[in-house]
Amino acid sequence: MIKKILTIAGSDAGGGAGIQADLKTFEEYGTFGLSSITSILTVDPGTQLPDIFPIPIDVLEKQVQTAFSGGPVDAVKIGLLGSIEVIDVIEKFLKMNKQPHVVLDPVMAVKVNDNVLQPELVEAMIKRLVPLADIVTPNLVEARILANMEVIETKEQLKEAAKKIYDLGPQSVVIKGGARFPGEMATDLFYDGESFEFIHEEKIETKTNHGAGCSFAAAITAGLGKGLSTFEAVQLAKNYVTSSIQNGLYLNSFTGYVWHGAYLNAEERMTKGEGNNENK
Ligand SMILES: Nc1ncnc2c1ncn2[C@@H]1O[C@H](COP(=O)(O)OP(=O)(O)O)[C@@H](O)[C@H]1O
Ligand SMILES: Cc1ncc(COP(=O)(O)O)c(C=O)c1O
Repeated sequence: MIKKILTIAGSDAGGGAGIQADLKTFEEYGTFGLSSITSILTVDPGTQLPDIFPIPIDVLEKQVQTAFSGGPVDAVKIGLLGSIEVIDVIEKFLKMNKQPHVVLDPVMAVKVNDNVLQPELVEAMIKRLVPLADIVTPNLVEARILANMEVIETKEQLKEAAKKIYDLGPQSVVIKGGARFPGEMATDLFYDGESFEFIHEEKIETKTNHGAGCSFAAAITAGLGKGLSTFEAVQLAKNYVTSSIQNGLYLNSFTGYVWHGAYLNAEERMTKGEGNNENK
């Protein structure tokens, strides 16, 4: 039976990130995507600054209720929140309904600038959502905030941050070094309380990475829903997102989008052992 994967996240009016990225990725993985929209994110074409418009909370509640009305889902991805009430709803439904896997993408910074979007939500997210997650997937800005570190510029600092985030209570963490981490490689670090696994791909010289973080977390969620181990799901997601950035496209003058349909047969590629992973 086809796996059902639910995303509870923001809608990206630009179409490349958020709910839109998640649903496209779920389909690419051969899973069935369900969605509950927490908020709508727009970007002003002039200033290029983002605005977040929350969805009425009772409407969010109805959406999550609808998603679970057909029985348990195989995995849930959480993205942009929008308000404290959204955290209340998500916590309530995750505790009330069965779902084997939870992926928390702690969206706090988007690529137009690295400003923290809603600092007032961080504490509640750490206390109430992070401990429910199989895996938390911060980018470098978000990792600095979760780990309470000023700087993450070296592999040792990545490890220190991963350990501190793991200590907040999730079962594992993957920090996305991405384009922000110094050096020629797009380095991510996975940690599950036992071993550190660095995952590298060459840094692609492009701006077509809007949506990369959402697509990466969505791919991990679909992988978990399909029965991969967490690390296998992360490895496959890394291949998927690298290919999506490589084949990205420009749809307006200020944003380059990942192309979610670039990596067909993702699982087949993984079983052939492709990918470039280094265990440390
Ligand atoms: N320019 C790039 N070249 C290769 N991989 C990248 C690049 N930018 C991001 N990535 C990868 O894409 C994934 C998402 O990372 P990132 O873009 O940093 O997240 P976010 O969208 O949350 O800011 C990670 O696996 C990261 O290493
Ligand atoms: C709704 C929503 N969530 C998350 C993000 C973060 O996007 P990315 O995957 O590039 O980190 C965005 C970016 O615009 C967004 O609109």
